[in-house]
Amino acid sequence: MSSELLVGIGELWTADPDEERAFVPDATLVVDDGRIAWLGPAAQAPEADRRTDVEGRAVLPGWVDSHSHLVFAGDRAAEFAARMAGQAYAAGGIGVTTAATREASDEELAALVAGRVRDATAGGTTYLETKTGYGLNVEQEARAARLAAGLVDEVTYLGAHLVPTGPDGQPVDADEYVDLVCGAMLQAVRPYVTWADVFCEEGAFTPEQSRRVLQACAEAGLGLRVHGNQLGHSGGVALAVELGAASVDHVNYVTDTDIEALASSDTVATILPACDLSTRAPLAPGRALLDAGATVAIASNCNPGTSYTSSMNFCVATAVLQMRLTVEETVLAATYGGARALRRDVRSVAAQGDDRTPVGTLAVGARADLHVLDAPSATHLAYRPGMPLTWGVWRSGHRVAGA
Ligand SMILES: N=CN[C@@H](CCC(=O)O)C(=O)O
Ligand SMILES: [Zn+2]
Repeated sequence: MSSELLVGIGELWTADPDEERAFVPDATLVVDDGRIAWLGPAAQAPEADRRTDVEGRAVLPGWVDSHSHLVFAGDRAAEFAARMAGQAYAAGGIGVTTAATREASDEELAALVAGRVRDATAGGTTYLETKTGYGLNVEQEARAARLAAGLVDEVTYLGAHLVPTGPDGQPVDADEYVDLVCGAMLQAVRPYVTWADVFCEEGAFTPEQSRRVLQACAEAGLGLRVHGNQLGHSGGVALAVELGAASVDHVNYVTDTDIEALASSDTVATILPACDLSTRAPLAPGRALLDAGATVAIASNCNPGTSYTSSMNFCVATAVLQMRLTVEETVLAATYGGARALRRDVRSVAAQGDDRTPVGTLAVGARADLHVLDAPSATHLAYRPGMPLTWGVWRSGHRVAGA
């Protein structure tokens, strides 16, 4: 693979957690063999095989979207319309998507997921997690995991998304279903997944059931994540911190104790701005979490029930405009923060001493995942919300979107 020199960068946003300044003006970078080979002042730039002039545009790491549910068929527009007319969101809608997903053939489902991955990439996302959770039986969860494994970067097992209904249309026994999730279903998905998640919430799984699932998955070697405190004070945050989960996501209903627990742990608090708008939930307290010292990630939570968008640009604008994060904090949360939530950030990779290439930060040796904006500054993401600001996207050094 030939090396490429990017010149004419207006602002280079490195999203490096160890650096004070958010961006470097007039920087240049060299991409080689899928990684960042060099970055520094334009005047000292080395030679490269190719040269691309981005003509004053801002360059950021590609977005790291650490929470999505892309393996589904059908939509829930009617449920959304009813919600906009005043109805509350409830977990039960997951069953509607499960029925539609089970109906789809492997080819149909794979094409739907691939299309959603393309959309995300076109919007600047270069590293993407997705979950199972609309299968809810052994065969269908394994199928979802297998299809996702070929299409996204990280796959999460979410068999504990909802207690499914049996042939009589009534929910099956919850504890027996948890046994299945911890047993045969886990064995069936295990070859395709590295993470496990649980929807710890009223109407889904209790903290005790969630603990059982997470412990069984940890014993099987999976990393842990939790959907917690989305609809109420579910106990999901406390459980995630207690079990050392990599992240707890949603965090809409949190106490000061929850915030302190997150701030003094390695568990990332993942906020989902588009979901909060689409469910008319109280916005997750991103400002308070950052002020307390917690690590925050921003993700799309793309799914047909609560957040039917993979637009990280939209999530970033919302976090600034509605949640009162600064642009600098928001860009860091949607890049380094997401990578940290997946333990694929510069610090985690260095600490683990493995040979994986870090993502979410632009530093020498990191994966060359670049998001070039059609604007001179990342501030435009919030200043001009909804505008088509993604100009070009590079993934592992290859241009994957844009002219
Ligand atoms: N909260 C649980 N899971 C999804 C929604 C799933 C659905 O309603 O289909 C979420 O993250 O919001
Ligand atoms: Zn989710």
